[in-house]
Amino acid sequence: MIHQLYPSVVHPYTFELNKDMQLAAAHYIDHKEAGKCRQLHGHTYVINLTIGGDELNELGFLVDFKTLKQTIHDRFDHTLLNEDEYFNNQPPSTEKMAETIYQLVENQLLQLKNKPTCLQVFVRETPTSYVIYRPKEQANG
Ligand SMILES: Nc1nc2c(c(=O)[nH]1)N=C([C@H](O)[C@H](O)COP(=O)(O)OP(=O)(O)OP(=O)(O)O)CN2
Ligand SMILES: [Zn+2]
Repeated sequence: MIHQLYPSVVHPYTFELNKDMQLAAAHYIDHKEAGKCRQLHGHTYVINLTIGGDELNELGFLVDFKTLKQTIHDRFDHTLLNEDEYFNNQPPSTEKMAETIYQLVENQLLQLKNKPTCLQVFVRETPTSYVIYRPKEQANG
């Protein structure tokens, strides 16, 4: 089980939800400067999503934990990341993985009436390497 503390996000929301998940995936970085990462290899990715919002839905959820897992885990677990359409034109680096996960989750959340939003995506690729993606604050109106 994952029981890790993650860097916290400062935000104005009443509710903050965190979802941990783990997935196994393979990738390679197709660039002459990528060294050993040019070779096909695999990782157990450890991912944490931080979601904020002020309104709950009729179930009392900000967003169903299961929906978040399905959106990310079902898409990438036991896959070759390079074959995913998101990585047709960009390398499946930890940074790009974190940004892609943000986009997938935020697109999902935009469909919800209670309007939660993704505040942070944490992606650990190896025991010694991780990336955090936080969206820039949107300018008001
Ligand atoms: N900024 C980034 N640097 C590297 C990435 C990346 O996604 N973003 N990826 C890799 C490789 O894919 C590799 O899987 C991970 O590299 P690294 O952390 O160096 O792996 P090690 O297990 O060898 O780390 P040690 O701390 O030296 O044991 C490379 N760089
Ligand atoms: Zn790698």
